[in-house]
Amino acid sequence: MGAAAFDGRDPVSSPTRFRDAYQECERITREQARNFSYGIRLLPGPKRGALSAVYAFARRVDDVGDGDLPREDKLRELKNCREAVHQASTDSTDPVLVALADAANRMPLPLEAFDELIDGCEADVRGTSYTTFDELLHYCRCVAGSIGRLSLGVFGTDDPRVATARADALGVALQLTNILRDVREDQINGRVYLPASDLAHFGVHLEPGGGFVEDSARWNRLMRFQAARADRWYTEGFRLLPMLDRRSRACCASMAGIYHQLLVRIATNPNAAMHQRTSLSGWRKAGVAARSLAGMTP
Ligand SMILES: CC(C)=CCC/C(C)=C/CC/C(C)=C/COP(=O)(O)OP(=O)(O)O
Repeated sequence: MGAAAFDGRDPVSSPTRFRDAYQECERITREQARNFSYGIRLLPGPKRGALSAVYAFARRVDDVGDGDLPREDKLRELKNCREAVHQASTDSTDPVLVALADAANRMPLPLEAFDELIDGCEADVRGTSYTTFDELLHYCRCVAGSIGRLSLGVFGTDDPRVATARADALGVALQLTNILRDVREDQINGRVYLPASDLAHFGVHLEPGGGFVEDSARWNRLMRFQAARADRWYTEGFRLLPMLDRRSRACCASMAGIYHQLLVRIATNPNAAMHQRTSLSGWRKAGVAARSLAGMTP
């Protein structure tokens, strides 16, 4: 399949099978990527299709980890996902794999990064907890740095060594934000991601499956510390933006900008994170996307 055969904007020159496969990935992204779809839709057709394929496969892996299956079944499903991506081919009957394989034929997608995503999901299924920030960092690089590096394969860069490190850092920033946003929901589901050493340092007891943290002064100090640390990862990750072409920069700035606003909200009112999931309105997310398209940095 030559590079000119598919153009996401041009149904006439795109073989129907490929067009349908990308359309399915874009549908999944539209329906499920509550925050990232605002950025992904700013990309031109072929890149939008490719990043949607990355999103759709990552969503599938994540859904196995977060789903209701018994532990052994989840591990088996994750193994299947691993094999599926290793064998991804445009001859597949699975539209997400067709789109992923086609995108990888056209762009330097490091598909092996999905192995790291799956490693991270397996750690979740096994109930791994983290004693130090370095351990948590390794997890964040697996589940989100990997997506940053895959996204960079879609965006393109002239300096892969520097850009890869920055894309990885941006993924870490987003994942740290995600952990702070979902702290209560994860706790209810028996998962505590915050490093035990930080919890001990701030005198906070966060038991898997346990109740609300009562001492809001200590909680607030812990959360502000975590938010400041995440913010430093954004500072490093945002250095990727000037390395990207205009539309990729807008996409990346929008994806990261929306999550950065979540972080600002969490840091402003850490107590709320114990009671409800912090979110932004559709208008606010669209505003971040519009500013990103206009070339403004988050
Ligand atoms: C270079 C670059 C683009 C870096 C960023 C990489 C990236 C998008 C990482 C995703 C990490 C993350 C918090 C996923 C949650 O997805 P979700 O669909 O569960 O999110 P939601 O719960 O907010 O909807």
